Amino acid sequence: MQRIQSVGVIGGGAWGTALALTAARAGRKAILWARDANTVSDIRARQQNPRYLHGITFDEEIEATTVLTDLVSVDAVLLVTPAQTTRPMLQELSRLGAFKMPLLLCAKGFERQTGKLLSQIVSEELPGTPAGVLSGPSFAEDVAKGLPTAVTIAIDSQELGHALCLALAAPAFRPYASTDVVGTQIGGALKNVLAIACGAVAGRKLGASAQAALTARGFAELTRLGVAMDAKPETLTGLSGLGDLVLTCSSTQSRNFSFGKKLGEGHKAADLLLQSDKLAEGAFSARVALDIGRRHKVDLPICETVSRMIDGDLDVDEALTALMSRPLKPEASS
Ligand SMILES: NC(=O)C1=CN([C@@H]2O[C@H](COP(=O)(O)OP(=O)(O)OC[C@H]3O[C@@H](n4cnc5c(N)ncnc54)[C@H](O)[C@@H]3O)[C@@H](O)[C@H]2O)C=CC1
Ligand SMILES: O=C(CO)COP(=O)(O)O
Repeated sequence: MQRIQSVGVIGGGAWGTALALTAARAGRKAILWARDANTVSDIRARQQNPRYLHGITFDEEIEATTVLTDLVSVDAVLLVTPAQTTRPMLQELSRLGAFKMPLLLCAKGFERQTGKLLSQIVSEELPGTPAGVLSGPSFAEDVAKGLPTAVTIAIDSQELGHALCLALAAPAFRPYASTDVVGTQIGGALKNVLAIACGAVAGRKLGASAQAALTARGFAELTRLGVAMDAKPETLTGLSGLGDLVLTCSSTQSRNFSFGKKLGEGHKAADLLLQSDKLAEGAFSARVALDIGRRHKVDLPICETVSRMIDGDLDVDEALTALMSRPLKPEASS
């Protein structure tokens, strides 16, 4: 079986840093690439990434670099930049030529311009590269602090999936292998949109019952889209589906939930997107999810409502009225 001894992480934000720490804790040599020279010097000199993981100092040795080619000899690469930067990053790796090692996509989202899954972009930009997905309920801050969680690593090859799980398994980080690359991505992308809706309910102080009802109806949407795109049912009810949905829809630690909470408090999406440096991937995925749903003839009323709130078409009260006044129907239907 292939042994993965060294892991390169592309992306010096919260999640990239937490995953580089995880690889180090799993006994791997970890090299983190960040485009921001300050991030690299903070990691090298202070064992900190204060911009993205404020107040956390780590003991683990991770190398940090601004030079992508420093990663060419690693055994596996984790791509951990925002979803919309996936194609340009892969184009850069392709231009450099030497990146043929297994790649795990760790961003959660769809490509906005094309509506494609991130794994489809790898097939286009780095054909032949064995690519999978790492996703699940995992706040970067929790993982960086060494708090326990479990995630899914999905890749076509069972053998490679096992090797990647072994490479990243640490005492507080438990990866489960899967071959459902599509299903694992749908959960991660959609839960961000649904978390914005739950945050809006919290921000408008509509109560815990409303938040739970919305999470459950959100899961129905995630399941409908997943089934239409041939996801496995156990993926949708697993860590990257229900697991991550429950986490993100219930905590202000989530940037998507917090973004929605601000919408619920009356802030405008356009202002929030301009002012905040907190990445809320769901704001980019909402419209795309809707388009993908239409292509698959799947009704996604919560995603539609979030998309309209982001476009400034609906405020939170109008959004609630739109959802509550839909025709009554059996729970199992759309
Ligand atoms: N933070 C978290 O708890 C988790 C995040 N994720 C996902 O990981 C992805 C990254 O999230 P975070 O690390 O949290 O974001 P972040 O906002 O903390 O960091 C983003 C990083 O990407 C870099 N970046 C931005 N644009 C870039 C570009 N064009 N080229 C190269 N680098 C660029 C930034 O400089 C920064 O280092 C997102 O898709 C997110 O949904 C997944 C699981 C957990
Ligand atoms: O994906 C995450 C946890 O699993 C992080 O969620 P946010 O991007 O909403 O902070």
